[in-house]
Amino acid sequence: MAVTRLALSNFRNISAADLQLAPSVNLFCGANGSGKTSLLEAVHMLGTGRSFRSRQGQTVIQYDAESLAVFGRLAGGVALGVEKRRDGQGRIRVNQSPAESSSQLAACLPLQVINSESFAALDGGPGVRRQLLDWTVFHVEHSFAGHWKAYQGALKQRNALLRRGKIDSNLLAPWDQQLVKSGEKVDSLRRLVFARLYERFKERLKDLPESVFGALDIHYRGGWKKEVGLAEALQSALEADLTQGFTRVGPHRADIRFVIHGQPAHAVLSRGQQKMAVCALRTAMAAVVETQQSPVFLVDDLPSELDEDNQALFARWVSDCASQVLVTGIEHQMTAQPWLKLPQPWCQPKMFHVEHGRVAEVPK
Ligand SMILES: Nc1ncnc2c1ncn2[C@@H]1O[C@H](COP(=O)(O)OP(=O)(O)OP(=O)(O)O)[C@@H](O)[C@H]1O
Repeated sequence: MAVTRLALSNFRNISAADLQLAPSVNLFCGANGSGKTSLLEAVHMLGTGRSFRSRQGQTVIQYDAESLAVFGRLAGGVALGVEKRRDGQGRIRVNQSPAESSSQLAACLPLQVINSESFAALDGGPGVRRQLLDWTVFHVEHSFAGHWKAYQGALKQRNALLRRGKIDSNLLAPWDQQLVKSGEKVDSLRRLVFARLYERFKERLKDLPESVFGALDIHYRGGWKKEVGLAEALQSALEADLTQGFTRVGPHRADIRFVIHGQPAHAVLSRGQQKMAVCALRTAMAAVVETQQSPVFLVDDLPSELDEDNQALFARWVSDCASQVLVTGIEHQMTAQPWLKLPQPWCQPKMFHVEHGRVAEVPK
């Protein structure tokens, strides 16, 4: 669902901005440090309740201000609002009513981010990749969030018991039952969605050089040996779990691995090739959830690492699966280039100039 209006105050170096966005492509250009990424960050806060650059919301609040606010109106009319105060308090609102959790924001505004941290999908830990898969599952299988929450709750209790050291293993039984019940469900939903994601990912790889990307593959690992059920896996791991004080098997250890000729993809691919693999993955994720709701893409500095052909290919992938894209760049003409050969409305970007925290639409 596209963002039609974005208003923010006291967000990093942007004291105030109120923008009418285009439903397709929006370009934000200006010098280093002018505030371009902060605008993407503000949209990210609107869709997740947090920044993608800093875990501490307070660092985003303008230095001399007590609070920040971001407001967004979506194409369907839904209004989202996030407020953060320096004392750590804050408010999230959906259609003027307080939201129970930030996942309500995520359900209204699915987002995909491409920035310098996106490489972590290939070279980061399994947690990053698990989150990517779970983002996709969350948006297409609405029962997933409940099963995952129940699983994490039981895992926390089980680990608390394991940390105590010598315990009667019968104490674990109720938590094991809950783990198995919700864990098997989490795994089966992940497998189901992974199969769709795999297909979409492979489709995109066909647009890239066969000699390199023909061998790129992704494998799903459920977090325990696939030959046995979770109950049996927990039982087999019990002794080691008791010694180590935590649960070593289960869907919380799931991963998706990128391999090429049997090697981790990041060890083989060039930096630009890695970025294209990430772009293929992210647009494949968007294509899977598109049947429910097309995501908005936040793209920070597309040209870094990518040549012109790859930028144009990425733009085409985005136009096939996204509702809207917000892109930052230094210079207008170069930033607009990848979008200009696409069909309407993607070939008519709306341009904004950003300078010292002030944002102005560039007349056509
Ligand atoms: N809490 C804050 N209050 C005020 N200004 C801040 C705060 N945090 C960061 N800044 C400043 O805000 C500016 C915006 O940075 P931003 O990352 O948005 O710039 P950018 O235009 O994306 O730059 P680049 O092209 O270098 O990526 C920077 O000059 C930064 O020093």
